[in-house]
Amino acid sequence: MIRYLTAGESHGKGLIGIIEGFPANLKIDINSINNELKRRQMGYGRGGRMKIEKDEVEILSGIRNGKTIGSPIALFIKNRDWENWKDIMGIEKNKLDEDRIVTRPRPGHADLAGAIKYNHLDIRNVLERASARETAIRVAIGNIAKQFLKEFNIEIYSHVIQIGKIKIESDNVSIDKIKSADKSPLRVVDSQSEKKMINEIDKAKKIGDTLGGLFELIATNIPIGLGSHVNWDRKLDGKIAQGMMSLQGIKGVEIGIGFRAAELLGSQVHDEIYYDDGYKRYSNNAGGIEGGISNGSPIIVRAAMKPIPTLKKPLKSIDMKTKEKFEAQKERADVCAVPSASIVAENILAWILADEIMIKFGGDSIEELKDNYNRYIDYVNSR
Ligand SMILES: Cc1cc2nc3c(=O)[nH]c(=O)nc-3n(C[C@H](O)[C@H](O)[C@H](O)COP(=O)(O)O)c2cc1C
Ligand SMILES: C=C(O[C@@H]1CC(C(=O)O)=C[C@@H](OP(=O)(O)O)[C@H]1O)C(=O)O
Repeated sequence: MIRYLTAGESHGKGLIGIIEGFPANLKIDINSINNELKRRQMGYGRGGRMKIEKDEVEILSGIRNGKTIGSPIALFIKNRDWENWKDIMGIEKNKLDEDRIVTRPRPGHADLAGAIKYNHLDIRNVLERASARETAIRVAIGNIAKQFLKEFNIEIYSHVIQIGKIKIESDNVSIDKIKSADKSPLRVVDSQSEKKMINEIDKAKKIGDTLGGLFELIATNIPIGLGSHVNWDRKLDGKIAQGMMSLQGIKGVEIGIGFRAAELLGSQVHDEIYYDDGYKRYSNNAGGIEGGISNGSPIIVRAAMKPIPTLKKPLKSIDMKTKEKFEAQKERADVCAVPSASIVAENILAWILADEIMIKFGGDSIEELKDNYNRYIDYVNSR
């Protein structure tokens, strides 16, 4: 089993991640982590904060001479914006600045429920950690999982398939098309639809509103047998759904054809089996998982993101100090962050799959792990 913990406020000094359980001797390329951080920062529709931050990871422990050594890996990402927030964040002060506190909760954010649950007068104590700034360190951590998965030729791809009401034209998208859309403004494979989506974002921005959307993830070269049917908390689809729902703004997850399966006949949904040098399927509506176990087909996940809760044209709210009607707090914000969310989701999925590999094959060095893995693959090929 691998595990991680993160810490850090959005406008604090920075973000910290501690990872434990990766085997020794895994090659780690810091440029790959930094490139992943850059991918997360891109995407049309983001606000002023992304012009300030230029995320780069600092490795504090657990890696020597480009390889893991088996001990905990500690990572740090600096918040450049910290310089502008030092006073408001008040880490070195011991008194709350009453006239600078946030008291008007934004509908859709963690503000109201968090302030009541944690007994805070200042909603900032909640919003700082609820913020998706935290996803930067999750991406750095996830990229280490991606580098681990590369040892087993497992790759993860993603693309944006819907923004607001605008969808891509076709459901049939090749990996090559997805790869070529990686740097396009919204990470969309079809440039006509992308233009329309950009237009939607511009329109929403003009009226002080926000937008959500849908993205798809595909993980390839997955062996049969990750996850298990035997108990609820070992089911791979359950773990993936939890991982996706843990991402700020995600409100729906599908595996394979997901919700679309509800309206079809069984004969239209289930992926028929044939044998040709191994067990194969005529289709992959299950999205690579049956009974909580990977079945050897690519894993396909879709996630729906709601519109950003902070609006320039603020929604109705209440001042928690006076109980008077007020507009929600106005904060600088993104108009749409679906492309960034898709990158974070790739890295969340990478972590879950790396964890499953470690659970199933185990080992304290990458060499030991690979021996175990290869023996299993030989066994699978003999069935
Ligand atoms: C990459 C990314 C950027 C986001 N940017 C903003 C933002 O600028 N303003 C905002 O209010 N919410 C933003 N969100 C969404 C909120 O963080 C999220 O809605 C909030 O934490 C409440 O959690 P929930 O939507 O999962 O219930 C962003 C989410 C992601 C993934
Ligand atoms: C900082 C990031 O995203 C932030 C997520 C976020 C929120 O409320 O979730 C609010 C915004 O922050 P700020 O209030 O500083 O403008 C986003 O920019 C990031 O992605 O690195």
